[in-house]
Amino acid sequence: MSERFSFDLHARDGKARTGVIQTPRGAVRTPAFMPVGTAATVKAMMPESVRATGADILLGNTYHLMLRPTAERIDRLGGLHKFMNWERPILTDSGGFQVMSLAGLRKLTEKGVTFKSHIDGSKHELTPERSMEIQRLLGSDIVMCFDECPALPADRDRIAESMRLSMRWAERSRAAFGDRPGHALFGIMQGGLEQDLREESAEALKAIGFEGYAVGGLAVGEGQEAMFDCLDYAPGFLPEDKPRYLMGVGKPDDIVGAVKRGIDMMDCVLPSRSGRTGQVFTRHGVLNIKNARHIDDPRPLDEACTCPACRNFSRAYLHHVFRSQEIISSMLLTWHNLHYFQEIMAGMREAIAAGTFAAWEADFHAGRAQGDI
Ligand SMILES: Cc1ccc(CCc2c3nc[nH]c3cc3c(=O)[nH]c(N)nc23)cc1
Repeated sequence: MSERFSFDLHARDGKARTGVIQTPRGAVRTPAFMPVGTAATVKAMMPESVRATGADILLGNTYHLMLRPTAERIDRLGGLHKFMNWERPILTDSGGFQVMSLAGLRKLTEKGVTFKSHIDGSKHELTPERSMEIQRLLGSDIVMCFDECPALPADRDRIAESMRLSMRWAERSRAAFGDRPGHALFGIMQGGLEQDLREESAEALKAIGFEGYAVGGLAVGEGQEAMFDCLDYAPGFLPEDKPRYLMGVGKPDDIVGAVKRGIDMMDCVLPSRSGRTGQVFTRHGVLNIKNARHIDDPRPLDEACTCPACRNFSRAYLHHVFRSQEIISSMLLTWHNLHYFQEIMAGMREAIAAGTFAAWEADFHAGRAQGDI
């Protein structure tokens, strides 16, 4: 364990990179996929199971935890790591994104956002300063700047105005974060799909200086083509020697395309949320276990998968427990999906280190082209 936060780049293959983020709570191998543990739990998973899938770090959420059970209560109980029994690194989002997508009656000013809780209607305020305080109380290892992510589609002026507000909030976040060795503050690039605004945002963040940089404002409905067009230039505006985190991405092919374009870290609710709806990701493509065609199928989800769902259960069984709404259905399908997402990350790390990323990517896409799996 290191006492400090650092990022070591081990190899590159084209724009793709592989390395390690060292933190006092453990190392994070990049490219990294970060499971989402919004309310202090990765739904349907024990923490040791999340680790068993290969995860080095998981995500917590300022918005949800400030409302319930509150950051002050988690702090009194020893912090989020102890509270949720996950002693490895935790990254927390700053809360602004969830306020705009979840909270009621929101008011946005230069100071921050006031809103009503979607849980009990109580009034709350989030500012850069309050977000930094909440993330400090939670004890997260990687703290995100308080930003505003504009809903798309939005006109250029709105995007520019929003980005510039987020840059002023990034300044205030940095000032409020203070000097916290071993902890990192990441800036969040905004600017929508406008190349010049993305560059302006990156320049503003670099002038402030952060331990890592996120590409925000994507995975908000723009579609994969527009996202990749933006990722063809946006990561390159960020420092080479610092981690680059693409927020909220994504499906397996989004993840591969993002790593190919220079992204080091990603998060998405997809593997866990879709597991609860019966959607299963495999190397041969996607299937939904609720489909009647699985009712008598003795095969595992994926013959080549080593997760507990694939080692010990048939599709017929998984179909049965999903249809019966048994709790084990969410457990097994979530575990499988997270395991598969981590397998993609491990494959890419290895391929980048070996200089064979292009071949790995071709094999990844070929395997998924099959029909009914
Ligand atoms: C627990 C948790 C859930 C979700 C997130 C990421 C949430 C998220 C986005 N998700 C999709 N697109 C996103 C864009 C942004 C963004 O621009 N800024 C911030 N702060 N978060 C984003 C972080 C933590």
